Amino acid sequence: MSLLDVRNLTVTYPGGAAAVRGVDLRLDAGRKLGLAGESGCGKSTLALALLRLLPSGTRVTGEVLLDGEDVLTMKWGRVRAVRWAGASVVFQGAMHSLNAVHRIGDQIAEPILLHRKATPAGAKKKTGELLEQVGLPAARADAYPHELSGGQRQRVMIAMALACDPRLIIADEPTTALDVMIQAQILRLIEQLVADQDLGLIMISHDLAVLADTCDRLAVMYAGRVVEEGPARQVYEDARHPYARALSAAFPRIGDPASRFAPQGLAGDPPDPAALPSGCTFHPRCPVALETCPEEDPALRAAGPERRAACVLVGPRPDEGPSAETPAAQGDRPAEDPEALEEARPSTP
Ligand SMILES: Nc1ncnc2c1ncn2[C@@H]1O[C@H](COP(=O)(O)OP(=O)(O)OP(=O)(O)O)[C@@H](O)[C@H]1O
Repeated sequence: MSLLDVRNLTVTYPGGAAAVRGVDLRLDAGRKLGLAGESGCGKSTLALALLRLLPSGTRVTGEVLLDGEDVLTMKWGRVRAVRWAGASVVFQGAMHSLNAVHRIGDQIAEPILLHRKATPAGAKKKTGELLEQVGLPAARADAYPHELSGGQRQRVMIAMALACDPRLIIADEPTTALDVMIQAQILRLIEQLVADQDLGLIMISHDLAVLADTCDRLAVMYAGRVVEEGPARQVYEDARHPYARALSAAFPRIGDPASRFAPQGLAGDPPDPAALPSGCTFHPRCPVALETCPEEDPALRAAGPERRAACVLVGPRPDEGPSAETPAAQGDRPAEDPEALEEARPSTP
């Protein structure tokens, strides 16, 4: 059984914004899944839905199986326990998430006292251990948030997320506000904790390069749907879906300093989730759209071994042979048209 199994998850905000549409994801313990996409594509909504943190009135359908238990149908008392001990979230912007008037030690201890029913002495001891685990001296428990640097505050957020020994960590843009050196330190810390404690990790970012460097698998979202999914490096270096290709071309290549000076953009904006285009929602911005794309919304389907993409132009390449995944779903799908897709990747001088 997977640690997390998300099936056909759909989220519609009051007012009709379809922010997440029919998403399927699976994650095992010790594995790291990156969730990428432009601002507004539904990444944070998906994360919030996993722990039922969305505003009331939001319609959520599908299944979110955490260790086989559906978070979407469980009673509220159980949801509250799951939020700390099952899965916890590291949000972006630690300064806003931490309470400015409480010492950080008290903030880390709170869920331990509440959910672990620890004694004050036990919670204090655990707090010190957690701070040391994230690379801070236990004595920093007495500090207030404003006495710490941005990187230290993000370490505190990670310590808080680990307070009740969760199985799954959801990190939503955990390094966005940090400078590059500190960002790298925090990413390595997260990687090390995931490996040491056999956690599952979902890392959300608009930065495909960061995700490719940190995660095992990558899912690229567009207008609330996953449009490409596969091994992280492969998706970053050789994306198949035209949107994923454009997104990956917008970031510098890892290990290719020249590409730093030639980031590529994608024209237009993502659609309003309350008024999505017909057919494939990417077709108005797609450089290789066919006449039929405004009519057909392609399902996510095999695009090679362990890879899936949602584009009528994409299938397994002839040299890749049949995909081990969803063989029955392959049917009479057109093989990938490499020429058309090559045009979709902006060239780097
Ligand atoms: N409470 C809400 N009510 C209505 N629409 C919302 C609400 N919250 C988010 N949305 C809309 O849902 C869509 C998805 O937003 P979401 O924040 O999940 O995207 P995102 O990919 O995480 O973007 P970002 O990287 O900017 O956080 C956006 O169009 C957003 O405007």
